[in-house]
Amino acid sequence: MGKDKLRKFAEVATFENVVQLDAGKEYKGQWASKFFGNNMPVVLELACGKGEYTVNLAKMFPNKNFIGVDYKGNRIWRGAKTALEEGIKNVGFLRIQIETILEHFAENEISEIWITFPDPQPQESREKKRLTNPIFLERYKLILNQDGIMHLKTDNDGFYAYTLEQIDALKLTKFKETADLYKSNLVDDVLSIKTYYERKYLAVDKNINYVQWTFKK
Ligand SMILES: C[S@@+](CC[C@H](N)C(=O)[O-])C[C@H]1O[C@@H](n2cnc3c(N)ncnc32)[C@H](O)[C@@H]1O
Repeated sequence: MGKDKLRKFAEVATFENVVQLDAGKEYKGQWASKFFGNNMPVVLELACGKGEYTVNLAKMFPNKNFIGVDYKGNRIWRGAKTALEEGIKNVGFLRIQIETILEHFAENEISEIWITFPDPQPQESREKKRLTNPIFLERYKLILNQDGIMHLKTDNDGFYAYTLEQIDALKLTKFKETADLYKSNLVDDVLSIKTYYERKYLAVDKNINYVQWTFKK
């Protein structure tokens, strides 16, 4: 690991807005009250990387709590540091494997989940790693509350098609969908937030896919 990565890994461990691995389990069912010290809704950004959605949504919606989830501490470092420097209190980061999400969040604890530019894992043998496979969807359904909403933003057309197949197979309700967000009429301040990876794809004119759905029948 490079020096800079090591430094960020060490520093992130000292940040009060970052919780790592098993330490996150003590907040299960109590993220709002115990971690944030309030009773506001909790929104997750999965595969958050540097946490652009987490930080920017937190600024836009001070009446909600936002938790960025990723296992790469050096990436989380960026968003966590910005939140600390700017004094944004409704931001937290959880460094875990998303596979363990049910160990960290209780049933109905979450109001919205964003998945931002997840690794597409195109090989068939890697389907189990895709963050919208049926097993992950079942977990998200459990932790989302009754009116819970899912959002996916991805550059990867194959991953997008795969996700739509899963949504359709489960007969879930889609609220919004577009294979070319910035040419659609869906763009607003929230959907215009751009992540680190998104900027790279936009720089080479890649279309951005977006779908919003619910598990509520
Ligand atoms: C392509 S990056 C996208 C990062 C960020 N959302 C963006 O758009 O800039 C995918 C991220 O997902 C994280 N990731 C992938 N699989 C994961 C898993 N199972 N658990 C936790 N994080 C995961 C990686 O560490 C990486 O930061």
